[in-house]
Amino acid sequence: MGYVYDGLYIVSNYWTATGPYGKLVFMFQLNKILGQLELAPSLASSSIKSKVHSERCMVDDISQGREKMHIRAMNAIDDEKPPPFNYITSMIYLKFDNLITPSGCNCIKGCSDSKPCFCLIKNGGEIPFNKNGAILEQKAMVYECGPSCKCPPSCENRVSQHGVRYQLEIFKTESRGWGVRSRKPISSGSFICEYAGELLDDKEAEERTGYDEYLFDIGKDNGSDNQDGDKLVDDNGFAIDAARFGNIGRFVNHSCLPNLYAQDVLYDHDDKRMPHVMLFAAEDIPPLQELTYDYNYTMGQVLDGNGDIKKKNCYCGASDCTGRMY
Ligand SMILES: C[S@@+](CC[C@H](N)C(=O)[O-])C[C@H]1O[C@@H](n2cnc3c(N)ncnc32)[C@H](O)[C@@H]1O
Repeated sequence: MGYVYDGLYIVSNYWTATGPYGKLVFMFQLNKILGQLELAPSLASSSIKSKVHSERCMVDDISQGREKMHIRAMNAIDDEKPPPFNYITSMIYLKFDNLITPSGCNCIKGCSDSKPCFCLIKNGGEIPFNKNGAILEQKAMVYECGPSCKCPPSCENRVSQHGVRYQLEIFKTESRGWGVRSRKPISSGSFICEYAGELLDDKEAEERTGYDEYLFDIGKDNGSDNQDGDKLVDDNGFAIDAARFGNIGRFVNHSCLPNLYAQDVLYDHDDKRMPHVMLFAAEDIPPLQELTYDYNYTMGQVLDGNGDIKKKNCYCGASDCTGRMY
């Protein structure tokens, strides 16, 4: 009888002995498989150590007080802390300081489906959220009320602009770097977080080739119906880079079977080419399940500095995973 342990050794013998308090204990002997290469002792022991590493809180709050709740970094894999970056809670529009503020509504007591409201007309005549703040359906664009509206911050048409509400944390995964999960259950349609970073035009984004792990191409077709007749194109020439400046959204990994989706939202400016990218739950999600969305890459789309096609394996583990992110 034998077992492969960690893919390295086979257990070929076992025997029993009487341990403390007279309990029967099983003893194992690890033998090398015929022809198996010798492992450096440090590698063998670290490989086994990683299996027994208990989960530790590496950073108490990666947002350093900038979010309403602490965002912990948990690690059960190794001793690594998340690499440093600048935590921000709103988009950086460095070169785009002339964005037009949309004309707001006049609903002093808050907007509702039963009252005429300029913002609701833009949303196809209804508030796109239910009373609990859950989004009703995926749309080409959601128009939340904003700074020029007369409604209060508690207006039902202001959801994703209020920041993270769930007890989120990042955790080290086996094969995908850091990922995001929630300590509490999440109900379908809930707002999770923005994908915040620096807004770049295509030219600037291209200059960051080689450092593109955190680039989010804005305006990819999300397959949703366009309610208000906007002409939204697949690639509109802007990207969000969360490498140097970002929030919890930069840690959300890709999955071929995702439980979140990215929703374009406008509220503080009117430029449809560069909406906010907001992540919402596509289904009920149990506590500690990894939160993921579909990065929606087209094969052959990502190029290296020489213009050659870059390939990246996908380790999402979904049953119908294609094995490739791009
Ligand atoms: C926006 S970052 C996500 C956070 C990242 N895991 C980290 O540790 O900072 C995107 C990068 O995460 C990794 N990643 C995300 N999803 C993955 C997947 N399904 N399979 C393999 N790697 C993945 C890739 O290296 C990708 O370029």
